[in-house]
Amino acid sequence: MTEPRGVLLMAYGTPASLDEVEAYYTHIRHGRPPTPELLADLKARYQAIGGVSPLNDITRRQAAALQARLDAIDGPGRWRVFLGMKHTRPFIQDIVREMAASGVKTAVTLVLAPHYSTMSVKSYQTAADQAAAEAGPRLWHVDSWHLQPQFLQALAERVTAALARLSAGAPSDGAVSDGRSAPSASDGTPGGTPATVIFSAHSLPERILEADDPYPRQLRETGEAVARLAGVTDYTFAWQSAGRTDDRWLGPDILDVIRQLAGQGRRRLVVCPAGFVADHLEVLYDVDIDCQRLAAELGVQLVRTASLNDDPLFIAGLADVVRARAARGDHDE
Ligand SMILES: CC1=C(CCC(=O)O)c2cc3nc(cc4[nH]c(cc5[nH]c(cc1n2)c(C)c5CCC(=O)O)c(CCC(=O)O)c4C)C(CCC(=O)O)=C3C
Ligand SMILES: [Fe+2]
Repeated sequence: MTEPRGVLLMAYGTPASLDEVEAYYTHIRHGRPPTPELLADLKARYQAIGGVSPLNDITRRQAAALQARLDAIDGPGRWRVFLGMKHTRPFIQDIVREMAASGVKTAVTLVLAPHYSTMSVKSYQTAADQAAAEAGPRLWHVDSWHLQPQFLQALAERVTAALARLSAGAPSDGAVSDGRSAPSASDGTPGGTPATVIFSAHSLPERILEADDPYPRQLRETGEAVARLAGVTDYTFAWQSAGRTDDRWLGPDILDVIRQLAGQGRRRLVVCPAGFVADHLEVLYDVDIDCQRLAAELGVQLVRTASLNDDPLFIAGLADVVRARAARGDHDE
């Protein structure tokens, strides 16, 4: 019997309690502690979404679902999924050592973020590479999967469901997620003004553009493909959640885009945070609280697409990504 092949699934991580926010924020800031003001502001945002983010739970469910899906396809024992976090325990580096110690010789690495950037995906890979340099395993990285068909299909279903909620006159209350089973026969326009879909992702410092980073182009490609699948022609792009630093961040910011669309008379908006695959602070606070507050002020209706979380279609897509990367690795040997 061949030894199990590893999957190193990597995710951002979130503090397990409010007490851990300071250490977490310091880690994100490369060891520089945040000012008391920045820390209080971040804690207040976690408090506003219930004190802790659901991200760690969801990430673990995604890992378990990926394991189950790979077992279902290739049989139990063929794959072993490990989960490492960028900014909280269990850290990526520790998990790589654990993989090596448990006899995994080769692992596919996959970041739970669809779009590649040197400032996002690359930093996960570097953390893994540094740890693997000591005792292995050999790592086969997946850089991006922003056009993976099941991922696109799952997003398109959610856009369609969000448009249906808009046309059903849903209140402007992003806390309510649209279900995948909602009626889908709508372009969001019956009798009303047309709806606009905003595809968003986490902003990054503008200096990524100097090195021709693929991140903005990949978000555009995801949005265009999802719009095509959902039959949506009225859509645009925005960046959200820019950091509180002195850098210039990629724009336009999503709040400015909402203002601008409202100024053009758009009254019905769907936000599809296509750069994220789970419910967490950037979705539950930055969209569901910040964007919703602005939409209410402007008198526009805003619905957010449901997050992918451990949706079976999405997880099946991730399993395909892993298997395709391993097949390419085997072929290249
Ligand atoms: C590209 C990208 C993604 C998407 C890709 C991926 O997933 O990797 C992402 C996701 C996430 N970012 C998260 C949380 C935070 N990110 C921060 C700060 C920053 N993010 C950045 C980039 C990204 N971040 C950057 C360049 C900074 C500035 C760092 C600095 O200061 O130099 C800060 C500090 C405060 C603030 O700036 O808001 C927090 C709290 C959470 C977890 C939320 C939860 O706990 O539920 C998630 C999923
Ligand atoms: Fe972040």
